[in-house]
Amino acid sequence: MAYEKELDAAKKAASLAARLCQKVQKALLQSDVQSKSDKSPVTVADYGSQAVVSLVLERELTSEPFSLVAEEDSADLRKDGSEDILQRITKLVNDTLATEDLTKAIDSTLTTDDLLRATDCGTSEGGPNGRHWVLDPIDGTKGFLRGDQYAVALGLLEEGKVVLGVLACPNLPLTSIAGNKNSSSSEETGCLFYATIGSGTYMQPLDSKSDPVKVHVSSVENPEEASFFESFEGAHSLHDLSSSIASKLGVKAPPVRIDSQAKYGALSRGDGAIYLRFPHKGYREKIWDHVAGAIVVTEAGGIVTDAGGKPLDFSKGKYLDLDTGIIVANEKLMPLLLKAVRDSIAEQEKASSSL
Ligand SMILES: Nc1ncnc2c1ncn2[C@@H]1O[C@H](COP(=O)(O)O)[C@@H](OP(=O)(O)O)[C@H]1O
Ligand SMILES: [Mg+2]
Ligand SMILES: [Mg+2]
Ligand SMILES: [Mg+2]
Repeated sequence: MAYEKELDAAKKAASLAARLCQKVQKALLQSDVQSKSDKSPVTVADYGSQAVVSLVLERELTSEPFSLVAEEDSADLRKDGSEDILQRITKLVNDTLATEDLTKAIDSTLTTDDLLRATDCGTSEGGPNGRHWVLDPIDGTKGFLRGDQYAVALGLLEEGKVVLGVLACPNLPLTSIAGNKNSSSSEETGCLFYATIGSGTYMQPLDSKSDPVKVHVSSVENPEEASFFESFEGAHSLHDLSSSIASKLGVKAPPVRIDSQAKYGALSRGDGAIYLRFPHKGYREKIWDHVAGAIVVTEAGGIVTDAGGKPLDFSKGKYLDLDTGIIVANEKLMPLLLKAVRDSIAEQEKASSSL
């Protein structure tokens, strides 16, 4: 199979990073949370996860030139007053790597300088040429802080196209979340979704060696029977617009609101049939929020486009250049969805121009 070595490395990296996140989420302290310059939250686990993935990829794929486009960087960790937090992250990463006996291979225990260096491996800009790993070390940090859904999302771009994606979703139930969104019941949770180009999408439990199962998007053809996913956070997506689209389509079920690319994972196994994402005006989508999720859904038979029906173009660097919004559905529902999206956006524009 193509990309076998890369897939093994990516699964190992994302699973180990997820283990670090689980540990932090269990014992989350307010002092572990900082605010970035754009006011979004970042935790010791975001940094720790990024360092773990970067170190594991570097170790497992020694023969490859290594370029990583990742969400976090070390600027805030280098500021005066950050020494304690940097020590904590370094210990977390060392403890996590030690569980896999990777520390020996990674040249004994990491220092805080090693940690900073590993974090900054992720400063590549991506683009249309060559290979770039794309990482969101915790996607859905707000969900992570609430104790809800989040994902470690790792993808690989080759000449601007996504060829591999892994999503580790520690809080996602192994069985369908349909009608059971952030499930905090005793149900078993922790899913690892993965896909390589042309080979389908698979899911396996995050923390066990049980066999992977091949997954497929929902085959629902009648929108009345479809359910749709959207961001939990109203600040990330226009809930009013999705509600207007859903009612045009005749969707009966209420929206399923969950954080992170866990939505793409859940869609790839048919928990819901549609994903609607319409950021507020002026927001620019970053590639790490969609690379892994997009291939996980497309290899499971789904379609991911912008609101105008164009495929997402991951070759433009860190940002996605797109017409309003991102939508996902199966092949049968997509034409109806595109029409409902077009009509709802036109109505919204008409209403706002008449104000
Ligand atoms: N105003 C905004 N509009 C749309 N997306 C936003 C946003 N502010 C942050 N985001 C992105 O939304 C992601 C979470 O998506 P979701 O709403 O599906 O959980 C965040 O990822 P991080 O949590 O990795 O920062 C962040 O990149
Ligand atoms: Mg963030
Ligand atoms: Mg993200
Ligand atoms: Mg993130």
